[in-house]
Amino acid sequence: MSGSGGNTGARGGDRGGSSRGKGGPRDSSTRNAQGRERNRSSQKSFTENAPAQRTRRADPARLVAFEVLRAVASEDAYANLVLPSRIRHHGLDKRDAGFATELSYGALRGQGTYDSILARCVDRPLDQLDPAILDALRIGVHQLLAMRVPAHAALDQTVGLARAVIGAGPSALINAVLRKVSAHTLEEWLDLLVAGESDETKIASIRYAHPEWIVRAMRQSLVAHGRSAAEINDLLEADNAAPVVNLVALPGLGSLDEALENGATPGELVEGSALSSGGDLGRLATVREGSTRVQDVGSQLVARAMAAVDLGPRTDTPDGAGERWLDLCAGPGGKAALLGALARQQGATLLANEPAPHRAKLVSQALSAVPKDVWRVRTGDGREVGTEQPESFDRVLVDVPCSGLGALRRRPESRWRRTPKDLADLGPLQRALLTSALDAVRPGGVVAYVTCSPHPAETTAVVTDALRKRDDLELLDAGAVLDGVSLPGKLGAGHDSTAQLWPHIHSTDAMFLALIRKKA
Ligand SMILES: C[S@@+](CC[C@H](N)C(=O)[O-])C[C@H]1O[C@@H](n2cnc3c(N)ncnc32)[C@H](O)[C@@H]1O
Repeated sequence: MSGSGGNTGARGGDRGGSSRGKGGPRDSSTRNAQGRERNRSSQKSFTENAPAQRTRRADPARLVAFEVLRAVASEDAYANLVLPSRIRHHGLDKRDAGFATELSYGALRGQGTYDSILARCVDRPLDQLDPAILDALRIGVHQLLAMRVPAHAALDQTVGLARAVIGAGPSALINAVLRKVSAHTLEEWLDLLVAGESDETKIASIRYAHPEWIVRAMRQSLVAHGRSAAEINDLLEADNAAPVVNLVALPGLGSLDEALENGATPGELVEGSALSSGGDLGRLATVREGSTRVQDVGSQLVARAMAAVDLGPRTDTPDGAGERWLDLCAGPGGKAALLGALARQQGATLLANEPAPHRAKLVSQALSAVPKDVWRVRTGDGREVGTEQPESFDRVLVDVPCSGLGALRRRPESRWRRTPKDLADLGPLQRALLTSALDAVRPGGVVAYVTCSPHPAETTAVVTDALRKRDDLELLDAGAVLDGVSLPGKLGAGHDSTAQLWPHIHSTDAMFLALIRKKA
C-alpha cells in the first residue's frame, strides 16, 4: 500500500519542532516540517506505564483526524470538506494541519487493508466493535505502519485520544491491539495477509487498499481504453498518492506570475497551468480574485479541447454573431470558469446550467472573474435543455454526474462508499443528459461528453449507444484534439477516437473525453 500516507497539506512546512504551545498536550515527540513525528528513542520502545497512567489529553492534530473519520462514517461526510473546517475549529498551525491531513486521508484510503490487519489482532468481528473505537484503531494503525511515527508516540497518543473522546474503558483494548499491530511492518503485514492467496484481484485489493470490485473495474477500464491490464498495480498505487495541486490562469484574464514567484512551477502538460508549491493558496491575490484557479490538469484539458474543435466557417448566421456555448452540468463551476474565459477570447457566450441551487451559486462564484456579459447561469434540469432550446448551441460540454472512479486519489473515503450499483444507477441519467446535449447542439456543432471515470459503462458504452441510435452524428478524434491543446509531445491520450487520461500515466484524474459532432 505504498503511498497511502501521502498528504495534501504537509508539504512546504517552514518551521521545525513542535508547534504546540503552552497548555497543549505534552508529547515527548516533535513534528518536523513535513508534519512527521520524530523521537530520539527507538521505534519499538513503549512506555511501561499502564494505559490509565498515560496521557489523557487528545493531541489536537489526532483529534481532528479522529473527528474527520467519525464524520465520514456516521454522517456520510466528505473528508475533503470536513477536514478544513475541523482544522480551523481546532486552530491547527500549518505543521499540525499537515499531520492531521496525512493521518485522516491515509487512514481513510487504507481502511480496507487496515481492517484486515485489525481483524487479525482483535478477538471479535470488527463489526462488533464500537465504531468510534474502530476509527481510533484505524488512526493508530496508520501512524504505526505508514507514517513513521515512533511506536510509543502512536500508541500513547492514540490511547490518550480514546480516553479523552471515547472514555477510559476502551483504552486497554486499544493499547493491546495496537501493540499487536506494531509487531510487524506494513510490508510484513501485507505478506501475511496475502500468504497462500492466488487470486490476483484479492492480492491487489489488499496490497493497494481498493475494494475488489474496483480492482476489477479498473482492470476492465484499462483494457477498454486500449491499455494493458498489467498496468493495474501502477494505477491503484497512483490512487494512493496525494495529487499535486494544479493551478490554471484564466486565459486572457489571469496570470501565473504571482504563483510562480511564490514557488509554483510551470505545468508540464498544458500551457497556462502550474503546479502549486502547497500551503494556503488564499495568500495569492490572483487566487482570491478568481483569475487563477485550482483545477486538475485533466479538467483543464477537456475544457480546452471542447473550445478548440475546429467547426469550420458558419454559413447560417449573420456575420459577426458569436458562438453560443453550453455547459450542461456545470456545478461547482471549475470547467465553466475556464470555458467562460475561453468564450470571451473567442467572442462567444456561455450558458452554464446546474440543477442544484447551491451548486448553481458556486458556478456564478467560479465565473466571477469573467465579465458578466459573457455568461449566464441557468438553474434547472439539463435533460430539458435539448427540447427547450433545440439546435441552439455551437458547443456543448456535458460533464455528467458519474461514479468518480477516476478521482479516487482526491476523495479518500469514496472507494469504500461506492458500489457497483452506482454505475448501473447513473447510466440512464448519463444517457438522458447526452441526448439532451445532442438535441441542444446545432448541426455542425460539437458535444464534448466528459466523465471523471474511466469505466466503460459510463464512458464508451454511453457514447456508443448514442451513436447507434442516430445517424446525424460523427465521432471526432478526441485524442488528436487533446494533443493539440497540450504541450507538444506530452500527452498521447488517444485511443480509437475517444480519449482517456490516467493518474499513473498523465498525473491527472482519469478523465474521459468523447467529441461528437452533429453532421451539418
Ligand atoms: C461531474 S459534476 C460537473 C463538474 C463541473 N463540470 C466542474 O467542472 O466543476 C456533475 C454535475 O451535474 C449535476 N447534475 C446532476 N443531475 C443533473 C441534471 N439532471 N442536469 C444537469 N446537471 C445535473 C450535479 O449537480 C453536478 O454538479
